[in-house]
Amino acid sequence: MSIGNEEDAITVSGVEKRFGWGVRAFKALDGLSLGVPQGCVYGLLGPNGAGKSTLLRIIAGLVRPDRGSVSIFGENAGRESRRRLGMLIEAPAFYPFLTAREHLDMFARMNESATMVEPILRRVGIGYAADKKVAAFSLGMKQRLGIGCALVGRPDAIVLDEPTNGLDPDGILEMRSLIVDLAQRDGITVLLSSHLLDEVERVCERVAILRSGRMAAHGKVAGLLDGQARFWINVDSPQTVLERLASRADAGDGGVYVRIGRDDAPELIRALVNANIRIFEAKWITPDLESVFLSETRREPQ
Ligand SMILES: Nc1ncnc2c1ncn2[C@@H]1O[C@H](COP(=O)(O)OP(=O)(O)OP(=O)(O)O)[C@@H](O)[C@H]1O
Repeated sequence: MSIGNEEDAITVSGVEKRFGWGVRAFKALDGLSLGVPQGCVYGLLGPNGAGKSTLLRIIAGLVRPDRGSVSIFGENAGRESRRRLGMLIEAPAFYPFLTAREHLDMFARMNESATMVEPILRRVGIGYAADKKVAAFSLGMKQRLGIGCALVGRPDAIVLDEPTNGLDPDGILEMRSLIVDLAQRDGITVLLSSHLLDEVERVCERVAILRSGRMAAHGKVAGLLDGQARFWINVDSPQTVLERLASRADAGDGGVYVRIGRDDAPELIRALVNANIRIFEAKWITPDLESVFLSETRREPQ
């Protein structure tokens, strides 16, 4: 399956990864393919153990896949192409007695980068704490510093594993605006994993839902939600409608849910009115990402 194209910042093609050997071998990723378009905020979702972190580690070059390939801005993933990636993969480990500025200076030296750290400190919103020791930082400040470290090499894309993990609601809000800003203001592509579905729904333009190392669903968030939208009608004689529409309709929530495409709704309403059925209410009910996630991750594997 090929999903990526030339416009992608990151393309993953048929990646497989097993852990362990023989009968105890376990496939964490099972032929996974996806493409992260440039400039997009792309969310990776999936239940525990679905393979999200393994995939991000493979993209970051921390784990080697058994099969398949990764490319970054059209180049095979390697030392050179990964220079265009910033990463916050594991919980960032900082030296408690170094300041934020000293950490960024150290990262810049390690990266052989001449990046000025001052703008980065301001960019991630910890300019006011630049000379504070990290020991005194809150988790949110550490996450911001972690993103600052990822920005040192002036990346075109960043990969963030659970960037809102452990943050309080204010910290989540701040992280959300930082991520959106990085994409919209700086044009940086963001690939992130998260367990917070409403967060992903707000921040990400596209998502991939993984299940047992495979792709369960992917696409634009709006499209995924719309694809599972259901048409609901409240009528005077639901039984007549259920009989008329047979396998296309189910009773629910005091009315009838009908499986039709958006374009077919006017025709359905016309047909029901012509059949002397009185319609009190008719509306499209769009699920939230949580409902899509649950239906895609609970479905029997094909
Ligand atoms: N180094 C490893 N050795 C053995 N098994 C591993 C290793 N890394 C991951 N796994 C297994 O691979 C599977 C996928 O793990 P992974 O951490 O990628 O999932 P995840 O989707 O990130 O889960 P979570 O949401 O819990 O972080 C899990 O069953 C995990 O136990």
